[in-house]
Amino acid sequence: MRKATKEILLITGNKNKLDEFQSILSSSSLSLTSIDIDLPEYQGSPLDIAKMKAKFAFNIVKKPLIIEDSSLCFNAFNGLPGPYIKWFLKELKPAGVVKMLAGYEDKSAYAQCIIAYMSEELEDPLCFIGQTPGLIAEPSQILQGWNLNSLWPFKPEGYSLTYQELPTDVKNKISHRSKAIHKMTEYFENLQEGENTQSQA
Ligand SMILES: O=c1nc[nH]c2c1ncn2[C@H]1C[C@H](O)[C@@H](COP(=O)(O)OP(=O)(O)OP(=O)(O)O)O1
Ligand SMILES: [Mg+2]
Repeated sequence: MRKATKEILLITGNKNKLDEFQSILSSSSLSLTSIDIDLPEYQGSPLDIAKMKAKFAFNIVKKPLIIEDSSLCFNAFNGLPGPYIKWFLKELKPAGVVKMLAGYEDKSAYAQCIIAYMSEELEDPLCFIGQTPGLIAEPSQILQGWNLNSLWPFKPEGYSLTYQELPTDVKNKISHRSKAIHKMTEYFENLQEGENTQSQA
């Protein structure tokens, strides 16, 4: 029997994020639509920030929706820059972000994705978290042209290439985003199975 399709509405202003969601969800029973809203960049813990983004978006859209917030966390910095990586990349570029760790031996880091789901039935958004451990790239690994604001100098564990250098299908198998998306998919598929069982009873 063919699985029923559930529509998921993603609110984001980031086209690359949307493309990755679409490609990762293409093999699931969820179908994605999206609205392009540049959501506020809040301050707080990554979880609180994701929940604030979801509540903000819900107040505008007033329909069930998801938002996603990504963090790049240095272990030597106890998790910073974390959700603020966007501003560090904007001002310092990837080469400057790599230099931030020059005085530290520990170059380990993790990429974290939090997807927050909000709907009228929920008091507080529901969150799905994906993490991928790895290392911050070597200064010599920063490629020419790496001055774009959103490029993370991050090599997932087990790979000598950064997220940007890896083929998309490889990144989408191991990324923080794909892990969070799979948790979300599992949640909605279980919910649908429960609903189907109830309606058959
Ligand atoms: O896999 C990734 N590989 C490379 N860079 C990435 C990735 N994932 C997020 N990023 C960048 C985008 C933004 O500079 C920052 C996260 O900020 P974040 O608020 O989550 O994204 P955003 O403001 O671009 O879009 P949105 O409208 O969904 O908030 O890290
Ligand atoms: Mg944002």
